[in-house]
Amino acid sequence: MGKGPLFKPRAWDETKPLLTVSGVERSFPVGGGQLHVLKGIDMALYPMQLVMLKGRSGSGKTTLLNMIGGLDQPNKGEIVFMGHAFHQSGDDQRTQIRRKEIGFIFQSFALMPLLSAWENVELALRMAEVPRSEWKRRTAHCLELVGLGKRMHHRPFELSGGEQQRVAIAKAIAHRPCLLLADEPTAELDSQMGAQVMAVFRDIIQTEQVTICMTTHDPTIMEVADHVFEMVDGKFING
Ligand SMILES: Nc1ncnc2c1ncn2[C@@H]1O[C@H](COP(=O)(O)OP(=O)(O)OP(=O)(O)O)[C@@H](O)[C@H]1O
Repeated sequence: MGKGPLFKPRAWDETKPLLTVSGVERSFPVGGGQLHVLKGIDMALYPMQLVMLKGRSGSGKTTLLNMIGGLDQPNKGEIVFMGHAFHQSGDDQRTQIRRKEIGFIFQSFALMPLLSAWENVELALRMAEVPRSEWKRRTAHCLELVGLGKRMHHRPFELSGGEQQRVAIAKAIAHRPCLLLADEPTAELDSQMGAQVMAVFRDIIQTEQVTICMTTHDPTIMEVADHVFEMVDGKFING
C-alpha cells in the first residue's frame, strides 16, 4: 500500500458556489412540436452541501441532473462548474471534466454482477485512470467509508439492496470527485436502508469534502437536506 496521506484536503472557499445554473431552459422535439421541460432554472450548489430536487414525476428533475453532470446541454442559459462553462464546451471537454470531478449514482445500483464489491470499486479507479499503486488503499478506504469493510469480497447477489447501493456509492466516490449526483438513490430501498444511505451521504460530505445533489420523492429523506429545490412546471417555486 502507498504511504502518506490518502489525499490532500481540499481548500474550499465555502462562500463560493461549486456550480451555478442561470436561466437554463431545455426543450425536446416531440411529435413535430417542442416539449418545454425546463423553463428558466436558477440554482447554485456550494461546497459540501446536501441538496435535493423534488417535484412530481416528469417535472424535469433528471433532465436538470443530466445537465449539471455535463451529460446534456441547455437550449438557453448557463451552467458553470468549477469555472468550466458546460453550456459552451464540447462533448469531449465535458466528458473529461466529468470523469475527473463528478460521480453518479442511480436508482438501480449499476454494479457489475460478476465482480465483487472490491472489484467493482477497483474497476471505477481503472476507468478514471487512477494510478494502479493507489487502488488497494483507495478501494479499502471507500468500502470502509460506506460501512462494507466486512463485505468487500461479496458479489452483488450476495448483498442486500442497501448494501448494493452502498457499493455503488463507494464506486462513485472512488476517483474522488467533488460533486456527486444521485437520481432517486433510495427509491428501491425500504425506509431503514434508505436512512442508512443518507447517513453514508452525510458522512462522505465531511470525509471526502464532496457536494451531493440528488432527486427524491420521499419527504422523510428531504428532512436531512441542507436545501430542497422544488420543481413545478419547469421552474423552481422556491429559491
Ligand atoms: N430525450 C428526451 N426526448 C423527449 N422527451 C424527453 C427527453 N428526456 C426527457 N423528456 C421528457 O421530459 C419530461 C421530464 O423528464 P424527466 O425524466 O426529467 O422527469 P423527472 O422529474 O426526473 O421524472 P421522474 O420523477 O419520473 O424520474 C418528461 O415528460 C419526459 O418524457
